[in-house]
Amino acid sequence: EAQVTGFAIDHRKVAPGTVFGAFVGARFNGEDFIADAVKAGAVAIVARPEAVVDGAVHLASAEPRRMFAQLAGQFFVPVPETLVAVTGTNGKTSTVELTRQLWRMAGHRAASIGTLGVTTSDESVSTGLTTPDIATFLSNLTGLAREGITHVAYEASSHGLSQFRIEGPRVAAGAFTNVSRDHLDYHATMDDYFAAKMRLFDEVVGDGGTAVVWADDEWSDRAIAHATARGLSLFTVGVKGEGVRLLGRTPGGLGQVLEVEHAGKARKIDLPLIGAYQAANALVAAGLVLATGGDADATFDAMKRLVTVRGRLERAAISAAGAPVYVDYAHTPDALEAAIAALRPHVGPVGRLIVVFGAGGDRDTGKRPEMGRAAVVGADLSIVTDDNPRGEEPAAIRAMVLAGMTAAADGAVREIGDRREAIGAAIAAARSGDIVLVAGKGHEQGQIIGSGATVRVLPFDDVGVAREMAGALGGTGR
Ligand SMILES: CC(=O)N[C@H]1[C@@H](OP(=O)(O)OP(=O)(O)OC[C@H]2O[C@@H](n3ccc(=O)[nH]c3=O)[C@H](O)[C@@H]2O)O[C@H](CO)[C@@H](O)[C@@H]1O[C@H](C)C(=O)N[C@@H](C)C(=O)N[C@H](CCC(=O)O)C(=O)O
Ligand SMILES: Nc1ncnc2c1ncn2[C@@H]1O[C@H](COP(=O)(O)OP(=O)(O)OP(=O)(O)O)[C@@H](O)[C@H]1O
Ligand SMILES: N[C@H](CCC[C@H](N)C(=O)O)C(=O)O
Ligand SMILES: [Mg+2]
Repeated sequence: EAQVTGFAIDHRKVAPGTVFGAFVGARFNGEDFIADAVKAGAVAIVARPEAVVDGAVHLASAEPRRMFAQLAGQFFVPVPETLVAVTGTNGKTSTVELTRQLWRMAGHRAASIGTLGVTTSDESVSTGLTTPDIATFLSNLTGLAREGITHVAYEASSHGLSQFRIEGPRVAAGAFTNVSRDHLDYHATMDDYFAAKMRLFDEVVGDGGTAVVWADDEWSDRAIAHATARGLSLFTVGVKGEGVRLLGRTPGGLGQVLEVEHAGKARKIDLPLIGAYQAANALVAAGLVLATGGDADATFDAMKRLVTVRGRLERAAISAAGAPVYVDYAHTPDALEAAIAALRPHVGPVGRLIVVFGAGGDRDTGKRPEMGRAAVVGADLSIVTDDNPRGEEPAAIRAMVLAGMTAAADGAVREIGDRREAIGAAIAAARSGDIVLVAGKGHEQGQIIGSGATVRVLPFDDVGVAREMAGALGGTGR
């Protein structure tokens, strides 16, 4: 009988009339804040049956996060009519952003939500996490609908999926890009990690919806099995794809030509993005657009007007010697391999690929030596540096990366903790025909040092620093 005015999962955001979700988390037990939430005016508490609630309605569930999402989904209206979600280890941000661009070119008012924040054709507003908490997510959707946005593509991270941070309204289609090692600090095994992602097809996509699946990944067949078992329409994309079959891919100067077949018709696409991985993401994006009613001719034609996603193989500068410097968000072994592979065809005949990278602190430690190995295998010179050490000792993180690089040739690996210095050293070392890849931070605007109460975010932008360093060494910031 109470008047509900809002939903919150943080007791500090509770106002009179709020429904408070009290969840057991990794750092806190939200149930410890129930009394404070009631004092602040909470009318109902969604919590486990064993939680103690006095002075407000106790909505009890063994899975309170799920119940909270279902209730909040009814409160936050209106929402944009067409919603699609993308999961996978790598490629979510790129795919939602490319989907947004394709929708916009088809005349829709579209937005994407994910690591880059909430992006429309007018602006991009950061949310801090890839998948924000459920109350923020739903209120963002409602805000977008009120602005007239009809189409939204959003990222479904494994954390977001397993914590029910991204559901409620009907999702028309879901996409799967790939699975490889990441986040094994949070998920116990690769199978658990994959299972978290598969909630997208098992539960989040609406009945009768479509699963768009990149068909050429090691995990694709298992993803297809989930979609089929759920009874979703299946749209596969890739060399093994049936919805869009990739027949050929020819790298060119600033892009690539794709030959594809869709609905029995062969087509050539001049994609202005480089790298096999960007072709994959662009085709999955096209799959999502087609799955939500897009016209095939218009969609494939629009692909030639796609623009680079911020911090994903973004060309930042040209060194004095003429070597281009690219910034990429590769922060997993597989991504580093993909980013290096994307640039390799563009390295001159006697040129070298120089990579600058590190690994994040307070994240999966097992991926560190694997990232080191990927760099040794793919690059000619690797400079190991810092990337958001957070609560860890930076030198210890670098040592774990370096532990995977023992097979490197003499002089092929350097360690320079200071990221600005590392980027400068790479640019200074680059000769004509070389390419520099600065990996791991992409669009990020800060270096995160410390954690908890002592966390500091020092302004840092790989693109800006690369330009500055190239400029200081006589190159151009471009
Ligand atoms: C491991 C993880 O996913 N953590 C996120 C999660 O924390 P949690 O549920 O464990 O919550 P907790 O901090 O232990 O607190 C428990 C509950 O008490 C509440 N609380 C807590 C303190 C307080 O004073 N009052 C209060 O009410 C909290 O709101 C929460 O509901 O929910 C919190 C509230 O939304 C997030 O802030 C937190 O993100 C942390 C900071 C984080 O670093 N998350 C990263 C790992 C993350 O989520 N990354 C993914 C994947 C990125 C990718 O794509 O690779 C992402 O989607 O961004
Ligand atoms: N389809 C892909 N296959 C392999 N690697 C990819 C693919 N797409 C992107 N990558 C790599 O992963 C990096 C991050 O890409 P993107 O930001 O699109 O992924 P994400 O899934 O959103 O990542 P996050 O988990 O941080 O949100 C890219 O810069 C690139 O190095
Ligand atoms: N969404 C990823 C981003 C990692 C980016 C990298 N720069 C790092 O800090 O490890 C994560 O939270 O694990
Ligand atoms: Mg992302």
